[in-house]
Amino acid sequence: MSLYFDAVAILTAPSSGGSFKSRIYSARNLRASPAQIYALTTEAAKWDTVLADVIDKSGILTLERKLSPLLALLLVHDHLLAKKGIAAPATHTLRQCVERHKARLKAEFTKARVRRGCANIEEFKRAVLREKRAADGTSHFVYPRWVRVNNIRTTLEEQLATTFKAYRRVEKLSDLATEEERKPEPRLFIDPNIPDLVAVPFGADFTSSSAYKNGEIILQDKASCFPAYLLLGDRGSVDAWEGDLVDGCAAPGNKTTHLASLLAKQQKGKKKKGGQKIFSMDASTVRSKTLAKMVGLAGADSVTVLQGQDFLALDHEDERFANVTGLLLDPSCSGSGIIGRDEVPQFTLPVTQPKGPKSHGKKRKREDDDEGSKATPGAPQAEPTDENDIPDGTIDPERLTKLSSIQARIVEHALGFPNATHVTYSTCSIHLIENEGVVARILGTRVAKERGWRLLRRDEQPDGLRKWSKRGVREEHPAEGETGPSGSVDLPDEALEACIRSWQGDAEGLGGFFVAGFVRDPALATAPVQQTEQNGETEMLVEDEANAEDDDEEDADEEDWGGFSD
Ligand SMILES: C[S@@+](CC[C@H](N)C(=O)[O-])C[C@H]1O[C@@H](n2cnc3c(N)ncnc32)[C@H](O)[C@@H]1O
Repeated sequence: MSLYFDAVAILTAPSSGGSFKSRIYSARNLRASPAQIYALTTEAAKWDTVLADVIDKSGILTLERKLSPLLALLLVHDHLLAKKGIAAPATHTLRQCVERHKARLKAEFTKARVRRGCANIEEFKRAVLREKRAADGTSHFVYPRWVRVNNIRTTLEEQLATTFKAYRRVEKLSDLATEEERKPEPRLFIDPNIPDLVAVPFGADFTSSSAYKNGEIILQDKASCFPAYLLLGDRGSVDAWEGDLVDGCAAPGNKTTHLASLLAKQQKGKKKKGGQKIFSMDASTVRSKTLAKMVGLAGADSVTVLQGQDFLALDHEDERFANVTGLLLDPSCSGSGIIGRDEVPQFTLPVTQPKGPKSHGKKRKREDDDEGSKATPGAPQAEPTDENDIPDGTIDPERLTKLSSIQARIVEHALGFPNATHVTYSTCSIHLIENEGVVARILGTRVAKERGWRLLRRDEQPDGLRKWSKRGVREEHPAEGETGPSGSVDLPDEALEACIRSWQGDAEGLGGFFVAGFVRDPALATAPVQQTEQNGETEMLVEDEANAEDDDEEDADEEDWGGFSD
């Protein structure tokens, strides 16, 4: 019976950040298995409208004082739909509370199915799903499951012939629909923008496949693949990337492992391997453990994980970074672009109120699992949504301003590495102040001007991203009748064209995301520079090091601001 109490506790606990799955797996004090709780809550959520109706019509809440609406819904779900029924001894009081009414419940459930013209439970499930998507206005959205093929361990061709063997290729993302609607024929879409990325219907589950467990495939949203691809581009063995890389805000490790995969692909067929290193770090020691685990799983031997390392504390003069030419910065942000597919399921509950006090209410203390590791048994990789916090829906302008200051400071620090030539900055926020606003701020800094940093123009971007049409915006205003941040940036059209965006709720199947690339152009440098030979390429060294940053006089307590990473 602990399963149902645990499920109620998880569903009613205040948000502690992270995906729903990771919250269950990192919660302490649960007696049931996390996998069972996750399965029960997500399955019951698919049937909530029907079950609420069945419970109301059967009148059990007015007869059984021990049941709360949510507890009743979960129990009735298992009673009617789980193969083994309610997971409790036949003598358990709560099981009896439900089973006493089995004839009534069954009759109401059958009526609900027949009313929809469905011959069996599978048809019924699909009909309910369609109803729910129509009701919440998401029937025209396609949020697929994005799967990136890891070139260190395998190739796209290999995966198409094995993991995705049973899948039929479709030419349009909208032809995927959801796994529930498409059963038994799985479909697959090969992404035209990001190499080695495929989309499958969202319900598809790879967690028990050997490809997933061996790190051959990585579940990573498409937009999250933009930064590494923007940084390393379409190079091949002839013009492979030269120099080392830094991922400054790396946990749980999706972009780091993507960088490693792209490097590995470029090295294939190259006689003399480059031996480049990727320094990957995260200020959070707990999240760094997930990062290290993901790097190991992906077989990314080129990666050195610096656990608990604050990127801002890296010394530009440290010899380890002397050969760093590219940096990827994906700092903590408001997470306002996250679509929250894996957020706590919202249940439509029975409207009948139970009579009298409930006795099931074992109040559980919510664990403070803010920093809980997401790498738990049964969940070998991070979920795409673990990259950032699930936003709580509130937009605090002061928070956004603080975040954007730290984001700008992090990018500014990246521009100061002596041999850096390429930098990317990304967020999963939709707000101007964290995106184009940070870009405008960066371009105005002393280090950017002295070293000749400019935006990587659209025509210089890798093929797949050049084709991507969603670009930077100049203004942000809340929609009519809504509140939210507003503002504008003073950037020329070419700069906005250089910025890459994605938005929730359109036909692309992505969340809100932003990325911009910076490139160092010696012709634009305003400071006296020394020319030096590095890796056969001419590099610049600015005499005056970048510590004289514009933000020196910033509020000291911003140093401590940790953002919203989970
Ligand atoms: C959006 S998440 C990164 C997601 C990651 N890039 C990925 O693709 O899996 C932001 C991360 O930045 C880390 N972070 C924030 N400020 C940092 C800093 N100054 N130095 C290093 N890491 C930092 C947070 O701990 C958090 O894990």
